[in-house]
Amino acid sequence: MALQDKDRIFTNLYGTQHWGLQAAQKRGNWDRTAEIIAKGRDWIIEEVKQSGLRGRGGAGFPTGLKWSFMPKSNPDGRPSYLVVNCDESEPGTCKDRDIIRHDPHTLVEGCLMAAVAMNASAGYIYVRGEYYNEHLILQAAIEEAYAAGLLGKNAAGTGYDFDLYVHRGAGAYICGEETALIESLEGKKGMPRLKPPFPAAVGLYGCPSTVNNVETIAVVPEILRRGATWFAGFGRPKNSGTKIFCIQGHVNKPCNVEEEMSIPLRELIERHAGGVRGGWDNLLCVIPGGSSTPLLPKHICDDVLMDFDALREHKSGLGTAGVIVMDKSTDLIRAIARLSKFYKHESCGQCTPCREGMGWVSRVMDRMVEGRAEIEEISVLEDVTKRIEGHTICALADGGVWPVQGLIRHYRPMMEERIAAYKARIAAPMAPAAMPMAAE
Ligand SMILES: NC(=O)c1ccc[n+]([C@@H]2O[C@H](COP(=O)([O-])OP(=O)(O)OC[C@H]3O[C@@H](n4cnc5c(N)ncnc54)[C@H](O)[C@@H]3O)[C@@H](O)[C@H]2O)c1
Ligand SMILES: Cc1cc2nc3c(=O)[nH]c(=O)nc-3n(C[C@H](O)[C@H](O)[C@H](O)COP(=O)(O)O)c2cc1C
Ligand code: SF4
Repeated sequence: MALQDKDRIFTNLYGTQHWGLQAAQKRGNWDRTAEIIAKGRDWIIEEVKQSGLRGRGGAGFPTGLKWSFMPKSNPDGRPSYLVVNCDESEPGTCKDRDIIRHDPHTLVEGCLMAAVAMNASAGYIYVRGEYYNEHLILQAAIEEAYAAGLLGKNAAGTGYDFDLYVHRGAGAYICGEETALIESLEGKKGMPRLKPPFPAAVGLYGCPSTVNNVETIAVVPEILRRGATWFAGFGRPKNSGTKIFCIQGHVNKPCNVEEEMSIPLRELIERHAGGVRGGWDNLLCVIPGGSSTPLLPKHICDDVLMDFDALREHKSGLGTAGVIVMDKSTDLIRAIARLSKFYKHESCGQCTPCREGMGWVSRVMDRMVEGRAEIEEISVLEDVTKRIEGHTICALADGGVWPVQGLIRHYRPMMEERIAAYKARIAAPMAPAAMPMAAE
């Protein structure tokens, strides 16, 4: 059964109503905020833990657990910070954009509640540079909240002081990685740090910090208002809640939609995106969780569920829930080669396996597109991706090689055929019409 309207958290995802404070309050935002916050930090963290909420930025780390790593007090004088990741740049993903564009108060209220839970005196929302219009709306929503006494001193009448700032990125994919984001916020080049230490120990300006995705924070007020059990009632155990899916590619009606976690992929596409162009049988494969996640061929898509654990069982992942649908007209090798180029381009260059490896992978993939390779090179390519995976400072390189691994895992025969066809073409005698004219 599809998620019912009464259970939607993002009731203005399509911008049918105004994003501003008055309209947001009519939709239920900022309702009983002080009463909820009065229940205290431990209650908030426990409730978020019980809800089963896992990070919506891609990695799916349990949110309540992450908040519990933050110090309860700051005896050494270091303040704690909340950092919200709105750098959203994963190809196939545009959900955070729509939250700040149409429903920014879900995020602003969530920031206050999260800040109380982690004892943060200030929050920074790092917005992807390309989201120019959206950052203006978010900034205006924050200003409205200040004017209404919902932020700043004694925010929302809670007795808690909390300031919230917007910071714009400058167009680098890597700045979405949480430690690169922190570096960039500090005014430095966006280059990832080694973890551990995790940000809760050493984060922004060396202070305890937690970085969370926009959607993760924006769902918190509704969880606290309606209760952990309500949220945990959607989806499968350990994969609970509602989730925004971004469905695009070869579908009849691309869209963003909030649905129940663990919905079957086929139902998601057919119910909300008008089905695959040319019908379900015209499906070739789907990238289920943004460009970093390995593709799934049609026979897996037939009945796979859209959640963290189900997709992991198939050696892929829910990631950002950016669902990229490809029908049989797709040159799949070319599509994956394009992704390799993207990751090569976005590498920050710190780690040799990523800097050099992704360049090598991208060049080999370009040859694979033409079939200008030896069949044995497919195994060499696979081997190199495995040597890159897990051997770098951050997960950009993993995300760069996983699509290639998925291609080889499921479509090796397609790559072999492409190579064989190329060899046949260059071995064939030239047709008379194509022969150079003999000198007269
Ligand atoms: N939203 C986007 O636009 C976008 C873009 C690229 C990649 N991604 C996603 O990013 C994901 C990878 O993110 P990552 O490298 O941050 O993953 P990660 O597993 O290193 O961390 C996930 C979160 O959990 C925390 N964490 C993990 N282990 C911890 C521990 N032992 N103690 C304390 N905190 C801990 C981290 O600090 C982080 O906040 C990929 O799965 C991909 O889907 C998203
Ligand atoms: C290369 C790279 C880019 C990332 N970009 C984003 C991003 O744009 N937005 C995001 O929320 N998380 C992004 N992440 C994941 C963050 O590092 C981090 O896991 C996330 O912000 C934590 O929030 P969550 O627990 O609420 O998901 C990225 C990770 C990597 C490796
Ligand atoms: S894996 Fe790539 S992007 Fe990440 S730190 Fe290393 S070089 Fe930079």
